[in-house]
Amino acid sequence: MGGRKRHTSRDARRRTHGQSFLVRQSVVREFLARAELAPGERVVEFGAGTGALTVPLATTGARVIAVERDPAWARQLRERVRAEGLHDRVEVVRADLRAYALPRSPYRVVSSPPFALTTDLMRRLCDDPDRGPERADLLVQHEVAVKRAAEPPATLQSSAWAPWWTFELGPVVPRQAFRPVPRVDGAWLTVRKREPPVLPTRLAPGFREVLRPAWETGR
Ligand SMILES: C[S@@+](CC[C@H](N)C(=O)[O-])C[C@H]1O[C@@H](n2cnc3c(N)ncnc32)[C@H](O)[C@@H]1O
Repeated sequence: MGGRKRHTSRDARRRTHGQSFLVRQSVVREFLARAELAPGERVVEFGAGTGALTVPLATTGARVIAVERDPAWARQLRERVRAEGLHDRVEVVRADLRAYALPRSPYRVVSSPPFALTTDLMRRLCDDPDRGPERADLLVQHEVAVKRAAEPPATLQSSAWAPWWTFELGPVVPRQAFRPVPRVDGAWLTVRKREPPVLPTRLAPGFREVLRPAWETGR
């Protein structure tokens, strides 16, 4: 009875927190090969979960800040990191990705966020390029990755980011690579800061609102 109750509450948490964990090792290996991380590079991972990406990232020599909202997973990940002798390279922070204070010095992002929080995360990373990462490798819903990587930009949001960021569609990650299996496939999306930007970075916050009238009237 007690066991059944725990199982039920974990299932409920998985639904509300978007907890589908990456279990296919070939996907992790392919990602690491594409990510081109240099030893010592600082990486913020949002939604670290069980550490499917955290631990392989740390073994490349990256310094990882693993942000996880769920206290049970954050505690478990801290224990795993200690057990694997990676505690000098991984800091586990229990926080909400929508509120976590972004670093002030250069950093990269890796994230397999809950699909429902993809736009929140991307707005945090891209709306103000002065505070955003050098590069973000995101595992998002396939349809969203295709939409963001479309050229020319296919949405108001993509147009508003285009002067400062590029978006590259990466490999599809079939839904069977996750447990529990989600309803849709994923895909990697690589976001890179343009150097130099097309427009000064001070224009970026609020640029969406500048473009909105043209998109809404179709001009
Ligand atoms: C799709 S799972 C991916 C987990 C892990 N990165 C992986 O690939 O297996 C998303 C993770 O984000 C966490 N999460 C959900 N909402 C969050 C939030 N607001 N802030 C930070 N983490 C969150 C979930 O608890 C879960 O561990």
